[in-house]
Amino acid sequence: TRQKQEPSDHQNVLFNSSFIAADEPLSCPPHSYNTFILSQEPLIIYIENFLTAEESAHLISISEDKWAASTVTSGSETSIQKDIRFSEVALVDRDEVVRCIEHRSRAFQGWRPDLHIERLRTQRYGAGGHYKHHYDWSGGSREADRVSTFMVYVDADCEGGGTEFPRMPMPNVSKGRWCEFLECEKNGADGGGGSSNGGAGVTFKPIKGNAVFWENLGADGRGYEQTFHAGLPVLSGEKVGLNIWSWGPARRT
Ligand SMILES: O=C(O)CCC(=O)C(=O)O
Ligand SMILES: [Fe+2]
Repeated sequence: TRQKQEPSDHQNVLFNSSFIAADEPLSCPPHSYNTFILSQEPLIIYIENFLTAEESAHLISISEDKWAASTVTSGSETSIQKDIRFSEVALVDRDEVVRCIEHRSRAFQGWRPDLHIERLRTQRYGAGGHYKHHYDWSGGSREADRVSTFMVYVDADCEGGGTEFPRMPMPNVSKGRWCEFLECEKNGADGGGGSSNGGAGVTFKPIKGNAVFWENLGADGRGYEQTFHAGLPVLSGEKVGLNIWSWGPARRT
């Protein structure tokens, strides 16, 4: 009999192996990350030490011969538009280290059987590199969408390059460690300059090995407007990110 976690026929077509990372048995080292919940709705979790230093170094080394200019897609058109997105991406091979990062990303989400991890891509920004505000969900007519995002900082030897959520309110920074991870001066109560949004919103600092996880879709399958975000311009140095997107049912009606 058909098992519940079997993807639908439609999903079998969409989720072919060049696109998703299929499940496989693995033995992976235990994680050593810490989590900090920024928001419960939409769910946004900051993850400290998502990657080990060895994993970051490995991702950078296996990306080396694969960098290609990033593209943006609108409707059916894919093109290079540096005013919107100026970076390079590398589709990394699924070696053991990469599979263990996929495995960790699935485990983090409770092994939801209806989720499929998109093939992992690193993304490199030099000075002037950026990614303008956008949603990771498409909101298109497809039955499946990017239900969650991990934005992982693989290398962050740079000035600037934060990940900004202009529609999210700052948490209570008088408690906990938020000001280690967030731009507190720029986005604080004084509304000081520097952000693209007059001081409102939340900007995560790029910190090597750490990650931001968020859910793109609500329980009704609709995209959260609050997940609007940008990779702010890198002012100097280099930033390398890792995108981990989980696909699942968009439950559109
Ligand atoms: O680099 C960042 O901070 C954000 C990247 C991003 O939003 C994306 O690749 O979809
Ligand atoms: Fe994004």
